[in-house]
Amino acid sequence: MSIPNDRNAKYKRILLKLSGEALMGELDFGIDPKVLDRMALEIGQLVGIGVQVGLVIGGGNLFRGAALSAAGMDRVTGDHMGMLATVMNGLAMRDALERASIRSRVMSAIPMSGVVEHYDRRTAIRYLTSGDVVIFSAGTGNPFFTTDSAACLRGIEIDANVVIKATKVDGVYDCDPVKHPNAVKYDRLDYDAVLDQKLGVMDLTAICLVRDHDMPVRVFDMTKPGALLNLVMGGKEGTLIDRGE
Ligand SMILES: Nc1ncnc2c1ncn2[C@@H]1O[C@H](COP(=O)(O)OP(=O)(O)OP(=O)(O)O)[C@@H](O)[C@H]1O
Ligand SMILES: O=c1ccn([C@@H]2O[C@H](COP(=O)(O)O)[C@@H](O)[C@H]2O)c(=O)[nH]1
Repeated sequence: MSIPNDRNAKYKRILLKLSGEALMGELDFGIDPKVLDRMALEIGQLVGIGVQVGLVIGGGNLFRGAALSAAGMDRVTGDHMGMLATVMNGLAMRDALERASIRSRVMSAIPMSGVVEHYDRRTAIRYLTSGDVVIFSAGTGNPFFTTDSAACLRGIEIDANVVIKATKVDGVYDCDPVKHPNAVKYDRLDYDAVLDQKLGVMDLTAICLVRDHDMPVRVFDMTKPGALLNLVMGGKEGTLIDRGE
């Protein structure tokens, strides 16, 4: 059964990428249940108006391969730990969604029988079409990538209308706004400008992928209540990255 899409929603199907680090809230490590519950409710609002939601959650609140490698661990082992961290975040998000009565599925790029389903594109699209939120976990399944690349890859595969990156800053700036308080925010950028200026809000592999497949990306502040719904209704939250005019 397919669900009706609200006439006023700008997008029918989205790929939402949530920063793992932002899930920590005020904590130093792990998941703040309050952040998780708030995100679950905001996602539920989208499902309620008939928007199909695919989710990719980062793992930076638990493990990142590059940081583990800098501390002396083998990089590939560290990346495997990072990907497993995204499965843990996915399970926590499914739990929060289900507590809010929002149907959801976790699929993993790495087979994990008995815990989550193995990723299969056609099955994922069937779930989305029937209104289930699909959480794509374990990144791309390969080391040396990030969940930004996984989000763009899955967004392209499921034929999403847009990849939405929910993060701790309210858009893309000319330099990192956390380190440079005078950084200037862009409302809109084309792919090549992000690549040429090496703007660090998303890794460059991910930007190349969306550029090659003409997939628009919107970066917005996930700590701003109501911003996600506003954006999906066509509001101008954050920064739009696309092929330009
Ligand atoms: N030019 C820029 N514009 C905006 N943010 C930037 C820029 N350069 C670097 N950043 C930084 O990028 C960060 C966004 O990435 P985010 O924290 O979402 O990380 P991630 O690695 O994608 O997610 P995760 O926490 O899941 O690993 C911002 O917090 C910001 O400090
Ligand atoms: O395709 C992928 C995606 C992720 N990883 C590893 O997981 C961590 C966490 O992801 P973030 O995007 O940094 O939140 C990442 O640092 C990698 O170590 C991966 O190997 N492959």
